[in-house]
Amino acid sequence: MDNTVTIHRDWWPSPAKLNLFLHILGKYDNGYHQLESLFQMLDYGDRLAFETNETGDIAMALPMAGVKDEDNLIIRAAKLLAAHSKCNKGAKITIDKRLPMGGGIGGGSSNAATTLVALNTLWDTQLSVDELATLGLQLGADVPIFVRGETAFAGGVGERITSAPQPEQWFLVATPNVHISTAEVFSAADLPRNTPSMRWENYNFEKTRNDCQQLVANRYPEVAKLLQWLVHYAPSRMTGTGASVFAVFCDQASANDVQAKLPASTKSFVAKGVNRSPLLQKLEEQHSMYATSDTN
Ligand SMILES: C[C@](O)(CO)[C@H](O)COP(=O)(O)OP(=O)(O)OC[C@H]1O[C@@H](n2ccc(N)nc2=O)[C@H](O)[C@@H]1O
Ligand SMILES: Nc1ncnc2c1ncn2[C@@H]1O[C@H](COP(=O)(O)OP(=O)(O)OP(=O)(O)O)[C@@H](O)[C@H]1O
Repeated sequence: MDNTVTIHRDWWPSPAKLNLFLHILGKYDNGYHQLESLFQMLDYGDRLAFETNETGDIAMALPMAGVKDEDNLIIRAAKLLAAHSKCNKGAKITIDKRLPMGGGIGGGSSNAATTLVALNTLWDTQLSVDELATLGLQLGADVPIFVRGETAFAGGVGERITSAPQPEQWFLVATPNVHISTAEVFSAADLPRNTPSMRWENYNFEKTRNDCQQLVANRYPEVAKLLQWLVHYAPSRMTGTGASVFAVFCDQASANDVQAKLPASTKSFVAKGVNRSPLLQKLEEQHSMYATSDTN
């Protein structure tokens, strides 16, 4: 057996997203919902590092608190890529987890996408972005958007993606201390499911909403309280199915000022909205590195 281990010392970013709006248009026969949403990529998130091997072993370097390896979207993504591309290589994966779990900011989906994109490079499996996005959809509705890495409008269950660059804005993202299950929100009888389809070009924050917000605010007073507080300072909304909420600012200093006023017990971060995710930027750096070494 080949016991070669290759340590890649660099970190691969696994950024967060916000749903600047989230409209529910209906429900498909398979139980999933037809959505329209503007996914804003952020310059803040988790980081992953990969130590590849020739034995085929795939595992976390340290188990992630509260998530068994076999359920971890990182491990599931690595195994899916290995199986799909008939690759015999493995990886020991380290995560620097900064995003709250179940926060509506895409933590697990983004981790899965970063794993697919990074290992596709490190294992040299050479799948196209389209193939990686299709594979990712098996792991979660939000994985394709993170694979593509652009701020974008999404339709369908989230997989019909159109790049939609937005003006640069800053966001204060705050997460109340409650865990909200996405499946629970989508199975609620009183969830609105009849928002008309919208033309992307007509997007305007004030004229859109998050169709899950009212229901979540009713069930989780902590979310309602935080939104009521934030909205005094800036336009604010819930992201995904919660629990995180965000406020929009023109500059970093204004976002920092409001963050400083939050109770110390409320988890929060300030991030810049970006049109190309840090993962995409990392991938471009890698490719230009290979291109440079090819010509040397
Ligand atoms: C609502 C969003 O947070 C918006 O970003 C996402 O689309 C949810 O994406 P996700 O967490 O990756 O979702 P998945 O893991 O695929 O699905 C979790 C659960 O949410 C429900 N679900 C999710 C996405 C969708 N378009 N319709 C749904 O009904 C399904 O009941 C599913 O069992
Ligand atoms: N690598 C991972 N990171 C975070 N959660 C994971 C991971 N793998 C599996 N999970 C599971 O997924 C659940 C949802 O976590 P996640 O952080 O993805 O939610 P989210 O931010 O609400 O995502 P989304 O916005 O896509 O709905 C967690 O409670 C956890 O059990």
